[in-house]
Amino acid sequence: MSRETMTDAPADASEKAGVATDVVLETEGLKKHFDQSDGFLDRLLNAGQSVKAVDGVDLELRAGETLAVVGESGCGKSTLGRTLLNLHEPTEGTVRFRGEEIGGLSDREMRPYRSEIQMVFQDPLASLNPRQTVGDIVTAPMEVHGIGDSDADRTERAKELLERVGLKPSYIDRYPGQFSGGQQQRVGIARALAVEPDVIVADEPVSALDVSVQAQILNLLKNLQSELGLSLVLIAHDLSVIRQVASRVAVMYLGKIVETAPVRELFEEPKHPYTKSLLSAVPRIDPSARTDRVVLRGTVPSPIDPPSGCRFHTRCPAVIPGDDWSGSQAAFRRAFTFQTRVEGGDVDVDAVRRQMEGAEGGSASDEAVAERIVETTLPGEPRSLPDDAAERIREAARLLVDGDADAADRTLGELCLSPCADDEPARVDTGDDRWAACHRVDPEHDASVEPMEGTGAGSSG
Ligand SMILES: Nc1ncnc2c1ncn2[C@@H]1O[C@H](COP(=O)(O)OP(=O)(O)OP(=O)(O)O)[C@@H](O)[C@H]1O
Repeated sequence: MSRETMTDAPADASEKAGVATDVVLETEGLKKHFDQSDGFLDRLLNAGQSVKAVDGVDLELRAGETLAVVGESGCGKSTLGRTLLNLHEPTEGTVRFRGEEIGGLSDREMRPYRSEIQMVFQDPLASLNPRQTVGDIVTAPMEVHGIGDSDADRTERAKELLERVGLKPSYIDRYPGQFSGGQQQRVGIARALAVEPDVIVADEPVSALDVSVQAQILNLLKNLQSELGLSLVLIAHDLSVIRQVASRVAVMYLGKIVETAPVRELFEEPKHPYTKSLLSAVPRIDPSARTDRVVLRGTVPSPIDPPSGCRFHTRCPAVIPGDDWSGSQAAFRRAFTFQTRVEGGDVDVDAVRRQMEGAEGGSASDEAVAERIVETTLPGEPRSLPDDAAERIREAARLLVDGDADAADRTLGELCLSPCADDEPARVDTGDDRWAACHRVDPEHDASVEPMEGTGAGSSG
């Protein structure tokens, strides 16, 4: 981006970028795994134990667009953002900036690209040096990248930038600690703009700020993006944050992108059950519009050993029952959750017993504890399971109480089989410029799938 573009920028980025189809930044099969081991012995013992934070991401950022990357905490969004800037070296796959491979370049080799791609961080204060004045903070990157003819010129540019981000030029001699959180984030944005980048990756830029200030910073980013023709990656866990700002959205779950769509289409008609779950947590102006609330249970599983098949299947409200299941989809979901917890050794019999004895006094019989395990481990409203499934689940609970977790596991055996656990879903086009990776949207599976009860995650998702 030239200095001229900053001053004479068109009102709308799309004017500059034309129909925004030029790809500025692109990843293919991008992986970032963190090795868990410290030394040789660790590596030997923990062979294959790595945190698969980003695990095969194909993504493109188009000129002049704001691409939001959303997902729960721990899905790998920040790691993806940092790998885009080569702050993390990719484990596998490519990152290309305007067609040139930048993944894995050395610091020296990255230098020309650092002025093209900048990052705005979540915690503005932590990312600003408290001992530097705002002037120093904003002019330092200009010096590194040879921007400006003299100190005086750089100071002048810094003042212009402060004004552009909504701060008074006279603040140039102040220190970060003298500002509010919102103002600090404005300084962080001014610093990112100082080298006149083409791309900004903003990692949760408002999540550390008061709600009242969040909209102001988002508006600032939106205006800057459009005035300067920036391409923006906006990382957020809160979907309400991105609605007014993003052009497109990529939904991330456990290291993978599960759905992408233009922002309006995504909000109006999400296809992936994970997207539906995230969206149903977003407050709406008209509460009556919320007809399909989906409660997302539990937390994101460990990226060290992600679930097989579709990674979301262990929590997916729309998980597809195998052909042998004779009950309802909802009953299958409950039984499958029970089986997954037993398999994963996640049922804490002692805790259940302690809780019963604490609440009810005296000692709880094994039979009562087993019953309580069934009650508490099968989530949701009690709904009838097929008789054979109910009996196997009760038997497994009794075995758990007897301390024989392996037998409990064997008893459940192949009670709950699902294509979602067996096969990784392929990307399926779900409309213009959008796709989702879910067996529910795959016509091959869709025809035979019983719609979900009351969650809106039926045949369309
Ligand atoms: N340097 C690291 N070493 C080991 N594991 C890491 C490292 N950085 C991130 N992780 C792990 O990678 C996974 C993804 O983390 P990441 O921070 O990218 O997720 P996120 O979606 O941005 O979540 P959050 O919003 O909480 O930061 C997590 O399990 C995290 O613990």
